[in-house]
Amino acid sequence: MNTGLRVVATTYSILQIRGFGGLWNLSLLECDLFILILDTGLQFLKDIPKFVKIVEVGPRDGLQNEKGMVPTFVKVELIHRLVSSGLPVVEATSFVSPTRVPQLSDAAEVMEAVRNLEGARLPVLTPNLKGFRAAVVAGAKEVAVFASASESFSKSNINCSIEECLDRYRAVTSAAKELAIPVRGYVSCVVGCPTEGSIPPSKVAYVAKELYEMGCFEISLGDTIGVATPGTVVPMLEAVMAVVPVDKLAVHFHDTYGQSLPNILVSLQMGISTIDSSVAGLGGCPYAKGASGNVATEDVVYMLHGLGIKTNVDLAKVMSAGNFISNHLGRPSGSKTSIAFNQLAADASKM
Ligand SMILES: CC(C)(COP(=O)([O-])OP(=O)([O-])OC[C@H]1O[C@@H](n2cnc3c(N)ncnc32)[C@H](O)[C@@H]1OP(=O)([O-])[O-])[C@@H](O)C(=O)NCCC(=O)NCCSC(=O)C[C@@](C)(O)CC(=O)[O-]
Repeated sequence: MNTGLRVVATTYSILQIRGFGGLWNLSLLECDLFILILDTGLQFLKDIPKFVKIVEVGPRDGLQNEKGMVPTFVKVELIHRLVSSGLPVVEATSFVSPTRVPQLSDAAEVMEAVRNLEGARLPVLTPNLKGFRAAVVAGAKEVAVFASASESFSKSNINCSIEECLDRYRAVTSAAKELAIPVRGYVSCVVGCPTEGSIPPSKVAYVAKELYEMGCFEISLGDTIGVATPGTVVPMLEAVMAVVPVDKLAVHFHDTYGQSLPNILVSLQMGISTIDSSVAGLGGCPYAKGASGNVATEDVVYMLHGLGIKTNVDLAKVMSAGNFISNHLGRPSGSKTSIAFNQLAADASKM
């Protein structure tokens, strides 16, 4: 494509470009991306969404697998920081059995502390009516139910078959409807299961359709053990998009094999505009052996902004939230973007 762009001058860090009726000063990074998008990328990127909603799952999916108990006040502070970064949805905690997920046994205290926080929706996981009722009492205004496309994962995660869990969730969605509480639906193991191996796209489509038809406003497709590649994501999304509208779908990738960003890119190209991610790449499921953290929110925001996609999220503030929780956990952030910026800042402070 001939854009008519001309490089006018360069300095160490700024490139001056004439084109589109003006003279533009771009940092080298902006320039690289700008030229990539304009000159080579347009044909591949022209249909990607202009705005992406990021669903932050760090306080729930991120922390649920942490061995050491994270104090309630740290969880509450993390939620505050994430909300103040502009994230529109921050999944706060889970109302599940405390013996199954001890880390989130303070769900009611966390919810009570953040229930009046403004600026973001704060959904919580509820595996049954008991959890739903407890969540409502604690002040939850949105909940999520979680099913699986794998029979064995359903059994190990929530101790029932896929059909039994769909029945439970019909009870939850109908109770939620009476209270006008929106319900999100998850489908786990959308590509692979720790015990069953590959999962056929038709099974994922079946569970997604059932959740959608019972009233879930959005279906999040979870690659629970992080085995997906763009090669397996495309047929899975094609099958699901045949039965659930694409604007009602979200993708939820764990980064076990480092495939999350390419998987997200291909999902964007297929029209997905809601992405789940976890600050500092925290995460893992206690019932999915080998599952690593979710894709890091910082890395997703960096990529989306680089693609020119709006998120309304302040990257610096998310990185600060990521540093806060990583410092608390006593280990480096799982976000490459955060590590790179922290290194730049450390180098700059030595100069
Ligand atoms: C589903 C159950 C509750 C079934 O629990 P169960 O083991 O079948 O037993 P039950 O229903 O007979 O209940 C056993 C005990 O739990 C209590 N109980 C029952 N329900 C609740 C509740 N809601 N909240 C608090 N307590 C509850 C119940 O009252 C009883 O207490 P007891 O009489 O022994 O004192 C259990 O298996 C459970 O809590 N599982 C949750 C597992 C979990 O949280 N997994 C991680 C989240 S899923 C995930 O991470 C994947 C996702 C969403 O991120 C997407 C992806 O990456 O794929």
